[in-house]
Amino acid sequence: MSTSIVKIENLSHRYTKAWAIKDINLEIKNIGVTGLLGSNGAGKSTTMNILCGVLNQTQGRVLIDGIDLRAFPLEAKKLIGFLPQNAPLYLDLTVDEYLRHCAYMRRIPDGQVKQAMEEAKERCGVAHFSKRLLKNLSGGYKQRVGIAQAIIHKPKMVVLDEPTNGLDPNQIAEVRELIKEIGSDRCVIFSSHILSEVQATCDSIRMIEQGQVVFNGTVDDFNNYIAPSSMVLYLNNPPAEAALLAVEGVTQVKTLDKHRVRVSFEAEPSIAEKIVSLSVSQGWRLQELHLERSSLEEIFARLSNKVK
Ligand SMILES: Nc1ncnc2c1ncn2[C@@H]1O[C@H](COP(=O)(O)OP(=O)(O)OP(=O)(O)O)[C@@H](O)[C@H]1O
Repeated sequence: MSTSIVKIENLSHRYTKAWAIKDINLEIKNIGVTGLLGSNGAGKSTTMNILCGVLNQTQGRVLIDGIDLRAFPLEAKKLIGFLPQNAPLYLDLTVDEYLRHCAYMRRIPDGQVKQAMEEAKERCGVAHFSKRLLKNLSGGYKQRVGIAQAIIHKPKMVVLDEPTNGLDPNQIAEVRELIKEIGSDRCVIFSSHILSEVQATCDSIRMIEQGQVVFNGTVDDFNNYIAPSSMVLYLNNPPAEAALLAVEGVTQVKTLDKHRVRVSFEAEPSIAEKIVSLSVSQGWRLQELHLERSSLEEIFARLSNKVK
């Protein structure tokens, strides 16, 4: 069995009296982008700070590629790249000066520093700003440099805490593309409370609420978390509402206009099939059947309420 890139076991943290996170278990086996979702104060930053060895947990264990982060911090941290919520940029340095400093901090051997810098700059699209002072870069490019420092030592796991916070829509789109790109050959974990962002960027989602994991699955699992319970039919020859109400499982029928009708139903996997076959046998002439899925916000709200 291969070792998981990240494994968090029974992780809990208490800052003062209250627990910020409680008994979190989480495992990431494959490369790709994982979104850590949660409302403000849910415990995302606390989890990420512990995951990167910036904060010592009160209880539990973090294993990076099988290495216990607390027991062997130097070995484990070689495998970790981190961009905290406020990027640790020295604004009076140029991009090159800053990345050289990061390479030194990451203990990259002298002979490999130049190549490591070039590769990180190239990958993050900042090579043409090598000599520019960080304070003269736009927010989006500052974030790119922040990501470049996180990957300069080629870590197996990169953690990005709300990397698109404070950027304009174009910059957000560019940084999301970059996150996907760097997730093509390593494990990237990034936090956000923007649902559409996580949906657009991630392969899988973990959601934390009030310090507990309330969801663990793929983006599709997340989108389908609440099974649809209504559909809109477009019928050229719609029947009386009573005929649809008579279908087993249908709980409510609402005529929307001359051709469209909304049908609410109880959890019933074959309901669409029944309506299609009735349409054929009764001559309702069904043109369209659209299952109404819950909005991401509804799913988020349902999961947020799941906390015991
Ligand atoms: N240094 C601290 N001292 C005391 N309590 C803290 C500290 N940092 C965070 N907390 C508390 O721990 C809980 C989790 O906070 P955390 O910052 O991990 O959440 P978050 O999900 O990252 O939120 P946000 O999206 O707002 O950054 C919150 O109740 C917060 O108030």
